[in-house]
Amino acid sequence: MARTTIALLGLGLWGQCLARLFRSSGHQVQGWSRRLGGDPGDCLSDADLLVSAVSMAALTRLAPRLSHVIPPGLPLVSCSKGITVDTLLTPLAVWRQFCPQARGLVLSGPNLSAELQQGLPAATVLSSNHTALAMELQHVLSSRQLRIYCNDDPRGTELAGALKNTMVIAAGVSDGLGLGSNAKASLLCRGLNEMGVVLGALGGQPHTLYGLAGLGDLLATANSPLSRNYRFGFELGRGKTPAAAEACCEGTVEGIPTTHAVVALAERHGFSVPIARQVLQLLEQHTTPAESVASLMERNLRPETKLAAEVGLSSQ
Ligand SMILES: NC(=O)C1=CN([C@@H]2O[C@H](COP(=O)(O)OP(=O)(O)OC[C@H]3O[C@@H](n4cnc5c(N)ncnc54)[C@H](O)[C@@H]3O)[C@@H](O)[C@H]2O)C=CC1
Ligand SMILES: O=C(CO)COP(=O)(O)O
Repeated sequence: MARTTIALLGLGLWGQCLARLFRSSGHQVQGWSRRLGGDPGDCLSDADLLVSAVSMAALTRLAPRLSHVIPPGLPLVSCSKGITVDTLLTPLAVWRQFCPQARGLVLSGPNLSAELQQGLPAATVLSSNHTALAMELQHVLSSRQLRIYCNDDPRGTELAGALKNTMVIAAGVSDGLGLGSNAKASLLCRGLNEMGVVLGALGGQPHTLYGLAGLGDLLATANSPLSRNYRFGFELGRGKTPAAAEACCEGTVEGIPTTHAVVALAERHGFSVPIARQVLQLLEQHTTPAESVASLMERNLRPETKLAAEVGLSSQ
């Protein structure tokens, strides 16, 4: 395997986990984090590859600082999961805005860092329009612990990873309320459908929804207290305020800003996101978890297959 020098931005839970995985595969990692300080551009010297594992809030501050220091053609693997609240952009779109000279890729999938840090195995997706580059890096970065698949739908892959966080908050609320397995399965199924409406409307490929970055990540995080989005939702369901629920989670809860962004996108484009709207109502304390459940249950009845058609799937 080629030994690669990797510049890694962000040394939170995910960044530290990736650093360990890359180092244990024999790669050299040059990390930067806000806590370490210094110039983020310094870690780029001699780097073959840039990996960004910062939160969305950090990304919007960091990308402009690197606009003139990233060399043309440098592969940039974005690992953040979210949508910016003010500009409604996915992480790769932010990178493209400030650093269009980089060749962008997305890494996303069911990758709870706490499990990977215990040495447990997982799979993930490396997605890019630069398909030859993605296939090359698939071989460079895959290991016995992290099996990497490729696809050519970075837009859908990013949207899937961002949108699932809102649904995972909702799943946590359902469990916090003690609504049982039927309710949770119904919620996740309709949530997957809602993710598909947004993903399809914003240019993602429908089948990406059912891959590792969509259904895969939803299954992992909606059923695990290791997920901060799940834990946040669970505490909301138990009756905590959003601030108190967030305080129970170590690190970033990306689903909070992303839910605001999803509802703003829905308003801009006119698509239906009933679950995201209820999560937003909870975040803004305009409703209680029990009232949110009632609102979802009392919506107008409709055929299931109509929604499949909306996301561009054939209703065979
Ligand atoms: N932890 C996990 O299991 C996974 C997380 N992700 C995604 O990776 C991203 C980072 O997640 P975590 O590392 O878990 O979050 P974290 O909260 O543990 O770390 C966030 C990182 O961003 C940095 N940061 C925050 N604000 C900053 C600012 N204003 N300027 C510069 N740096 C700043 C922090 O110092 C830290 O390095 C998120 O988008 C998350 O959705 C993706 C896959 C797995
Ligand atoms: O996306 C993740 C794992 O795939 C991490 O989930 P949380 O951000 O909810 O902890």
